[in-house]
Amino acid sequence: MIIGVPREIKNNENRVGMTPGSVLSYVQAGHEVKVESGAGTAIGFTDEDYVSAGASIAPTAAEVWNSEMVVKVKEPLPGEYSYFREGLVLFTYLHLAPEPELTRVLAEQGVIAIAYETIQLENGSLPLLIPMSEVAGRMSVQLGAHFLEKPNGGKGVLLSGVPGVEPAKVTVIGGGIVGANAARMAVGLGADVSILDTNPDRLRQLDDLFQGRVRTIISNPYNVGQAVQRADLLIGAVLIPGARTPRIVTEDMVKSMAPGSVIVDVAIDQGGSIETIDRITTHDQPTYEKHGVIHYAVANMPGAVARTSTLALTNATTPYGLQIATKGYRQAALDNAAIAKGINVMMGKVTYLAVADAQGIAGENIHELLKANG
Ligand SMILES: NC(=O)C1=CN([C@@H]2O[C@H](COP(=O)(O)OP(=O)(O)OC[C@H]3O[C@@H](n4cnc5c(N)ncnc54)[C@H](O)[C@@H]3O)[C@@H](O)[C@H]2O)C=CC1
Ligand SMILES: CC(=O)C(=O)O
Repeated sequence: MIIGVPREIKNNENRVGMTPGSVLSYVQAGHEVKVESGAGTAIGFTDEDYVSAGASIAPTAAEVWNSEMVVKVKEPLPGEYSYFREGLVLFTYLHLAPEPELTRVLAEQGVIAIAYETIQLENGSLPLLIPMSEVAGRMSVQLGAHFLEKPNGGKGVLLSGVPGVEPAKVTVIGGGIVGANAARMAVGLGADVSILDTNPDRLRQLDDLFQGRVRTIISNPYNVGQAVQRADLLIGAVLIPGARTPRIVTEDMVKSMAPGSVIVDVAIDQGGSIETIDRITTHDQPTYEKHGVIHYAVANMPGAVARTSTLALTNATTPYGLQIATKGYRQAALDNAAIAKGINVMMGKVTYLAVADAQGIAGENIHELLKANG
C-alpha cells in the first residue's frame, strides 16, 4: 500500500505521523511511504533520515495526500478538505463529536476515517490516546505553575509553597490518564491535590497509587463546586470516549474562584468541560481571562513537546497502522475489534455512535456495515 505522511499545519503543531523508525517498519512490511518534505525537520527528523529509512520525499501536500492511506497527527483543517476522496483511509486524531462540518465532509467524500482516540481495547482503555494524555497531563501542571506566576497574569502563587507557607491547591476533575499524570506532577511539586471522578473504583486505584498524598473525591455537582472554589489551579481531564465532553464546571463555579486562579482544560479537544471556555486557544495565544480567572484551552498541547510526543505517539500508532495497511482496513477491523471501534466514518456513514449522538444525526453500526460490505 502507498502511505502518505503530510506535514502538520495546525498552529505550532510540530508532531509528525511517522518517525524514520516507523517508516522502516512499514517499508519492511512491504509498503511504500511518502513523507512531505520538511514534515519532521523541526523535531530533528530530516528528509535524509526518512530517505535512509526507505521513504520517498514528496515536495507538496497534494502529492502526499494522493496515497491510499494517510497517517497524520491532528484532525484535517479546512485547507486540507480538498484532498479527501472516496476510499482514502485516514488514520489520525479526529475528535469529531464537536466537529460536525469535518464529519459531514469526511462522510460526503467517502473517506474511511479511523480516529486514534476511539481505538479501544476490551478493558475499555484507549491505547492511542494514552501516550498523549500522559504528555498533556504532565504538561498541565507545568503550564498551570507558569500562569500562576504574577508576571504571567496569575495570583502569584508557588505550587509547592515554602516552609511556613501552605502549598497551592490543585483540583483535577477526571482521574483517568490525564488526571493521574497531572496529579503525579502536582504531588511531585508538593501541591495540595484533589482528584474528582465519577468512578469510585478509579478513585480507589488512585488512593492506592498515591498512598494518601492526594484527596480523592466523588464527582457530583456539589463536590465539584466546592473543589473548584478552593482551587488555585483547576485541571479539566474528563472524558466520555468519543462523546462531546460534558460541561461539568459551571460559570457560577468559575466566578467563585479567586482572581488570578488558573484553569487548564485538557478536555477541550472533545469540546471542553468548563462552561466559561467558549473557544479553543492556540500555542501562540494560549490563554484568555474571564471573571478574573486565566483560561488555557489548547487542543494540541503535546504539539509543544513535539519530539517526545511524536516518539510516544508513534510507539502506539505504528502497530495498528501496520495492521490496517497490511490487511486493508476492513479485514483489520474484522480481525481486531479495537480497530473497528476506531472507524468513525465509513462509506458515507457515521459509524461511531457517540459522535452521531453528539451531532444529533443517525449513526450506523460499524459491525453490520463491515459484514454487509465484507
Ligand atoms: N488538549 C490536548 O492537547 C489533549 C487532550 N486530551 C484529552 O483529555 C481528556 C481526558 O483524557 P484521558 O485522561 O485519556 O481520558 P480517560 O478516559 O483516561 O479519563 C477520563 C476520566 O474522566 C472520568 N469522568 C467521566 N465523567 C466524569 C465526571 N462527570 N466527573 C469527573 N470525572 C468524570 C472518567 O471516569 C475517567 O476516569 C480527553 O478529552 C482527551 O482527548 C488528551 C491529550 C491531549
Ligand atoms: C489527543 C490530542 O488531541 C492531541 O494529542 O493533540
